[in-house]
Amino acid sequence: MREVSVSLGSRSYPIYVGPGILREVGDLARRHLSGERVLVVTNPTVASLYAAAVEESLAAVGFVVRRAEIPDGEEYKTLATVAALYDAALGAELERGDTVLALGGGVVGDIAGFLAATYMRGVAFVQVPTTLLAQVDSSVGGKVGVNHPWGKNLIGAFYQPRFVLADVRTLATLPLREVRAGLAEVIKYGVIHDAAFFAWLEANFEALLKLSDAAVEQAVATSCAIKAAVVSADETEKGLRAILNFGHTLGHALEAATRYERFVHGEAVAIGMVFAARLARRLGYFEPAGVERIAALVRRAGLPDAIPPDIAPEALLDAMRRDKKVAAGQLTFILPEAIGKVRIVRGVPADIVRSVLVEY
Ligand SMILES: NC(=O)c1ccc[n+]([C@@H]2O[C@H](COP(=O)([O-])OP(=O)(O)OC[C@H]3O[C@@H](n4cnc5c(N)ncnc54)[C@H](O)[C@@H]3O)[C@@H](O)[C@H]2O)c1
Ligand SMILES: O=C(O)C(=O)C[C@@H](O)[C@H](O)[C@H](O)COP(=O)(O)O
Ligand SMILES: [Zn+2]
Repeated sequence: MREVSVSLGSRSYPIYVGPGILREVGDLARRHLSGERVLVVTNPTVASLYAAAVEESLAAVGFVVRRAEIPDGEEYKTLATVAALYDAALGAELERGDTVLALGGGVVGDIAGFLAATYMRGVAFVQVPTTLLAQVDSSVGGKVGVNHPWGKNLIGAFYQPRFVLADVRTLATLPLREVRAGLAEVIKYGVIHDAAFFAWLEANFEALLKLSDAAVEQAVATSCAIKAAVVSADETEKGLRAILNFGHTLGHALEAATRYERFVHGEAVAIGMVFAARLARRLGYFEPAGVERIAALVRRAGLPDAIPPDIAPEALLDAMRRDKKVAAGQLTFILPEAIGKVRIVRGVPADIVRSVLVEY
């Protein structure tokens, strides 16, 4: 089992990564938590596969375990779902010293984290991510929250877990589409921070797609280490942390403009990364060969690399104007200068964005 640390003073926490470690959750919870009760928040898909293992492990070390299931899907990442969870937490007699444990993908993690951040003004939180995307990204760093009809993740908080446990063997049951979606965020880390990791991905992509234990463990641990370093330096996105949003200015707009029905998050981010690379080239920051390396890896992952022609550029520009990175009405993009290095560019003119959208 590998261990990666997020360093935030008294709120520092470990990320445990390895194959077959799911049943260690009880012992780790005993080490990191006080309190008597754990509310496991999950959905029916994940519950049928992994809830028994997690709950038995927690019960074996003396926790009183209750489960709350939410419907499966990004369209349920809403305040209404959180409201139902408040009822479930109260019904389970969860107290201030108790714990909310998220078991599932990023949707479950973001919602359960928001419950943990707000129920009784905050209870302990644990992340047990079961999608590749959640293991490499959403379970780490403390962004929790829900969507608003006007846009992605517009309601939320920064609220860190006590620990993260990523059992890479849980990915064996993941639909291929979700494996591919998770690879988008993995590719992101190579572009924003680590040229050697990007080259490693180029060399090991087939093993990753086949979910070989060694390749997945390496990809998850490296991704978590990069995210942990960024979050440790800038927890609340005053500056540097925005680099983790590479591909998301357009990605989130694509998700919202299509009402979360057409793309899963990683697919939208994949299109957004190739778009940002093209925008960087247009603005003179980035070499054409770099754009092609990113697009090639996106295609090898089986992810989309272009905006479907029926989605109007104006609809995307409207959605991008509600991006949380907008400042004084100006669009912000994370743009690559080289593989492994990005810059945060505020005030990209809308007419240039529009023209790259049209061409793309
Ligand atoms: N908080 C953050 O920092 C952060 C980072 C990235 C993404 N996100 C958010 O995460 C969400 C996307 O997360 P996601 O890609 O994990 O999607 P998801 O949570 O919708 O999970 C994808 C699908 O896989 C199923 N599933 C989960 N684990 C499984 C398993 N082991 N076997 C079989 N099926 C399984 C789920 O039930 C779901 O149907 C988006 O809402 C996105 O905004 C948040
Ligand atoms: O952790 C971060 O910071 C990220 O930007 C990670 C993203 O992959 C993730 O999708 C995040 O939820 C986006 O954050 P948002 O602030 O743009 O909603
Ligand atoms: Zn993301």
